[in-house]
Amino acid sequence: MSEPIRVAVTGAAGQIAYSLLYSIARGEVFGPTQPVVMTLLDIAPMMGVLNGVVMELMDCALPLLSNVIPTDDPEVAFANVDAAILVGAMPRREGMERKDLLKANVKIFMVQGKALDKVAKKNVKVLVVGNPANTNALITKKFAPSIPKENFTAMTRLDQNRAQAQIAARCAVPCNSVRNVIIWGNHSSTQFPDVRHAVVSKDGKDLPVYDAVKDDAWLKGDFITTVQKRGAAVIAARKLSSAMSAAKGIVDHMKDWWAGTKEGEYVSMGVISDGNTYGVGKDLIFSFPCKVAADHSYQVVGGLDIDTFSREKLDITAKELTEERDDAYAFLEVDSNL
Ligand SMILES: NC(=O)c1ccc[n+]([C@@H]2O[C@H](COP(=O)([O-])OP(=O)(O)OC[C@H]3O[C@@H](n4cnc5c(N)ncnc54)[C@H](O)[C@@H]3O)[C@@H](O)[C@H]2O)c1
Ligand SMILES: O=C(O)C[C@H](O)C(=O)O
Repeated sequence: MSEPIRVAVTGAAGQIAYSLLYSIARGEVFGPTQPVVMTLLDIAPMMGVLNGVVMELMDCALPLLSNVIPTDDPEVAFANVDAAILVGAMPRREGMERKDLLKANVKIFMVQGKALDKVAKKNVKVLVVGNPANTNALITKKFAPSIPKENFTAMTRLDQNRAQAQIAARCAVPCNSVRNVIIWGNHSSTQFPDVRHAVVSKDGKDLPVYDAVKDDAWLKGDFITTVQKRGAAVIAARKLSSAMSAAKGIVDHMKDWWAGTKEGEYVSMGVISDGNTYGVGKDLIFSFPCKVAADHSYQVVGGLDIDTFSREKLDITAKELTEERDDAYAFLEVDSNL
């Protein structure tokens, strides 16, 4: 058996974590032979609840779980970690946009960025889930300058899964018969779920999604708005934000980042923009299609054709991210030139 890796999860007493921790501890994310030490961070008033979660993890009797460390101190949680999954933040309620959470949540990511910078491994892989996820990931990166900027990502995999599931249902195929759906931009209602480069496998053949669905009006209309507004629809129905599907998105994102994407497939991740890719300005955590190699390095998939319809949508979501970034920098008094 290999040496255990250290994995931190924040917001560990919350509802997403309750669906997530078991999957990590049983090897679904980092592999079926990889032992893990899990460090679980939450705030001081939640330590009682967190201790209950620790008891349950222990009672699962999972052979890959080497140790569990609950704490309310970010520097304890992030000490020497190989991966950090930053979930802990306030969720939105009905009627709010995710960016309404900016002022409530962004300071959490400043503090955690500083702690990661101080105590985490320099090759730590950071996935930000707490909303607004893209801008929080940018802030975490900003306050952790000693860690490579590529190591900070935001989750749009839940959006990709939602889009894939909508197409699969329309074509009456299993979800894994739909490949290369792209989520561009922000994890918000301006995101652009794009199926122009995606394919559906049906009856032994690969078909472009537009040919398989045969309903352009739906693909350019209700399909897009359904995916954009799915988080709000779950909140309206459950009176709580998505948790089971969010945990599955985290598992998929981190598993692909750790082990690599399948041949011929790409996945969507919020990653730092360099200013030279698909006309997106620099210094944004923007969701792009990415391919991941077995050594955990990833590349944005280049050269995809962007038509006028898509260009407009990419510009809308980039504009929103630029505004969120500027608001966050102003609020935290960050020097944007650093
Ligand atoms: N990116 C996505 O696709 C996606 C999907 C679903 C939810 N979310 C977001 O994830 C976040 C968590 O959602 P949830 O449903 O688990 O919420 P929750 O309220 O059930 O749990 C959040 C937990 O975070 C803890 N917390 C608060 N401040 C903290 C801090 N400074 N350090 C550590 N822990 C802290 C809380 O005490 C709580 O236990 C929300 O912001 C939600 O909007 C994102
Ligand atoms: O919509 C939310 O606020 C929660 C989450 O981001 C989601 O997409 O379900």
